[in-house]
Amino acid sequence: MSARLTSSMLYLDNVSVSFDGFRAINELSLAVGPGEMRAIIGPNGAGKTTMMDIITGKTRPDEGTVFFDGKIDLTKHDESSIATMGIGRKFQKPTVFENHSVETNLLLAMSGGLRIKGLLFGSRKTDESDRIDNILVTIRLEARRHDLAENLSHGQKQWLEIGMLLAQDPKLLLVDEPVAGMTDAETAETARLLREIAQTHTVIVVEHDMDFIRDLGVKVTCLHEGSVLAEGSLDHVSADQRVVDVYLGR
Ligand SMILES: Nc1ncnc2c1ncn2[C@@H]1O[C@H](COP(=O)(O)OP(=O)(O)OP(=O)(O)O)[C@@H](O)[C@H]1O
Repeated sequence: MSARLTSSMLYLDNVSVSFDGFRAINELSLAVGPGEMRAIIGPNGAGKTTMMDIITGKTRPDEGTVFFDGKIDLTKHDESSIATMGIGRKFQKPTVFENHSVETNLLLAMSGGLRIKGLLFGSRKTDESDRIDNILVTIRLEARRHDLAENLSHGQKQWLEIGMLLAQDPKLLLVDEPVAGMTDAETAETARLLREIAQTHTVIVVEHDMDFIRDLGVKVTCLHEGSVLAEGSLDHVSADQRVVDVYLGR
């Protein structure tokens, strides 16, 4: 195994997938280091969602390998087993349990539905309580602990869902368009929140909001037609004429 592979949290090597003859992912190679936060940008149809689908096992690539944590070939595993390996994904639309409290949503995510009676009715362990407290602070919902999720703003629901990911204690978080529909203040807070999370997790964020990407201050990969078009700092990627032509200038 190469040093680049074993030192990566996520390593896609020459991955391709076609749908009805259309190559949605085309010899895509990408490495994300442990503890890194990476922003993925690119025009509609560039393959961002399909790349996430391949990482999580929802879509199986026709060619190539996808290594997680330097050793696990994800292409050999199905979606449900990948979910238990420490890869958490947040989809664009929040899917919290609206008629449960913020705290119960986190407990449900933490337990994965198991032992929920014990968690809800008294026999919660101190370390579980501490984890919930810490997550509530991270997702800025400490004061909303007992409120129903349905009463949160759209942005707060997104944060709760990020908290539900954290409750599963993943090594790698995949976050799809977290700030779509958020207010400017929520967007700026989300960049801070994700930067905090990235201190202890590897994070991949797909977003179209360039102000938010700038606030993240991380390495950017621009996908186009299923491959990496440009990679580097946001300034470097935005100065690339090809990125301007296919994405930023449109
Ligand atoms: N299951 C599928 N069957 C057929 N075509 C698909 C399938 N999934 C994705 N595609 C096609 O693959 C291409 C890549 O789509 P994908 O959703 O990954 O792009 P994206 O970069 O996430 O775009 P967006 O920014 O709009 O979310 C698109 O042309 C899409 O129509």
